[in-house]
Amino acid sequence: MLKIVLISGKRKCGKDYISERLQKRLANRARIVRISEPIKSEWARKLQLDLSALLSDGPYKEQYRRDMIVWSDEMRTKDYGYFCRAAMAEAPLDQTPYIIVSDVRRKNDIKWFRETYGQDMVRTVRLTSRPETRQARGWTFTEGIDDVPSECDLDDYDSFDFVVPNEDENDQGFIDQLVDMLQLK
Ligand SMILES: Nc1ncnc2c1ncn2[C@@H]1O[C@H](COP(=O)(O)OP(=O)(O)OP(=O)(O)O)[C@@H](O)[C@H]1O
Repeated sequence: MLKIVLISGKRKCGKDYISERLQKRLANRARIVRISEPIKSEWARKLQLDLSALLSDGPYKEQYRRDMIVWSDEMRTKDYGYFCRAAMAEAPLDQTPYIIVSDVRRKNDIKWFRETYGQDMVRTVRLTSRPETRQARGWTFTEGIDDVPSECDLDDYDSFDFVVPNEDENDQGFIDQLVDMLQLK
């Protein structure tokens, strides 16, 4: 049965890392979807920016990031599923049985997926890492990034299906356990 795994976690908790390892383990049965992709591509198109520059860490990124957040918040106020829907439009459900959404940031993202696909199809995973671990991976607290809704909205969410600590180098057994736990068989 088709399953959609929603991965969330604070910055540098390993959302991309775990999503990619899961995807690799599931090979052509899984696909990674990022809600941030349509946000960035639509914003770039709107401003006729160079998308690759926007996605990289170059000067464009900081310059336009704040404006992009304001615009995307406005879009979400009008339609909270707007970017989730756009991201999923790129992942035809008949092509892969498992979808891993690697950057879930808001309660409304989870709400949209649950409403759209039903409780049975959706699994939510919250990755956690200690601040020291995140720092060792390159995180430093940054005002305007770490204290805004895109980073904090899920801090008080208490209905994750699974809360998974991601502290250390994890071996293949860890990923196999995740696959079992999520029943991605
Ligand atoms: N269990 C782990 N073992 C080894 N390295 C890890 C582990 N988890 C994450 N990392 C490394 O930590 C760094 C941050 O991880 P990643 O980019 O996946 O975090 P993220 O939650 O997606 O961050 P952001 O929200 O900033 O995009 C990466 O270099 C990644 O390879």
